[in-house]
Amino acid sequence: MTDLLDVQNLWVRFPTRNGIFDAVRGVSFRLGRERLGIVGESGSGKSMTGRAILRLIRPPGQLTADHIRLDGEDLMTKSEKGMRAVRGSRISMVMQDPKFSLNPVMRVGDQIMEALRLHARVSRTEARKRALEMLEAVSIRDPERVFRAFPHEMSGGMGQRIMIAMMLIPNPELLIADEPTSALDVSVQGQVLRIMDKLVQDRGMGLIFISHDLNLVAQFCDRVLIMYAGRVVETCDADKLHQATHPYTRGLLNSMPRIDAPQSRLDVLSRDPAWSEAPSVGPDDRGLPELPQPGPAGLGNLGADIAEGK
Ligand SMILES: Nc1ncnc2c1ncn2[C@@H]1O[C@H](COP(=O)(O)OP(=O)(O)OP(=O)(O)O)[C@@H](O)[C@H]1O
Repeated sequence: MTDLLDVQNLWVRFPTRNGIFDAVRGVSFRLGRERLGIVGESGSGKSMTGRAILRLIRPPGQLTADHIRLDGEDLMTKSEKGMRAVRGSRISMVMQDPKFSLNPVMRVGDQIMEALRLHARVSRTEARKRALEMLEAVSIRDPERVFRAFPHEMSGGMGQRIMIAMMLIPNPELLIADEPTSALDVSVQGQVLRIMDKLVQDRGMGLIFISHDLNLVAQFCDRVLIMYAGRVVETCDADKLHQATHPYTRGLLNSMPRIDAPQSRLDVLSRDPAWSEAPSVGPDDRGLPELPQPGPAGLGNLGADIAEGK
């Protein structure tokens, strides 16, 4: 069966005063109709990977890849016009903060209708009906009122649900959610995630969920890619994340609070330059070859600073 998405040897480079900076370095992965988490610390290249799939890297940034296949069709060979037909219609992206994505001077309902009418030939009446249904699907209690409201009248959680409604109304095959709930408080976060999860499952979509929160990804996704310095250093099933072997992943896990394992002090994440050079580890259940485990050189002294009382 063809993968929904097949990314091979993806690079994103930026020219800087000090030479070329490689933000994404040879990332490869495949995705079925499943939930794939991409985790890593700030600057590890998660967002650039998401944006690159949609070919949304602005010049002077450069994007190269052997291929980025969506349902077998290579997006790298598409014209810009061809890509515009993919964005929003076959692949949608939900960003971190709805304030920057919603048009402040346009009513919520009109924005959702526009998201649909850009990609599908439907009458205004039909678009209105589907927009109201979509608002209900994202658990907006009074869809008629919200339909007429402006974005500034919405709370953060409502704004993010409206964004999800806008992104899902054209029925994309793949949703890329880049830290979709990190601007929300924890209870609203859980609610928004549950809604997104249900919609993705009901519609049989693929989901790429970008987050720095390993615990969230472990609960929410099927599989996880762990990124460090622009590379994928490990892939694993999300429910095995807490048994991950790569020292960087272990470091990330140990530097995060866990309710079930209280710690008086969290570990400080240490880094080893070798991690960004060594091949990635972990079985890839979508058929990629199994890569070698990291050698002893990769076993940094995680938490040693704390152990030694530094
Ligand atoms: N226009 C640019 N010019 C140079 N470097 C850039 C540019 N845009 C992004 N970068 C760099 O690319 C790297 C990867 O950025 P990216 O946004 O993908 O990180 P991230 O893992 O998503 O981090 P965060 O969790 O903070 O969003 C970062 O080091 C960033 O500074």
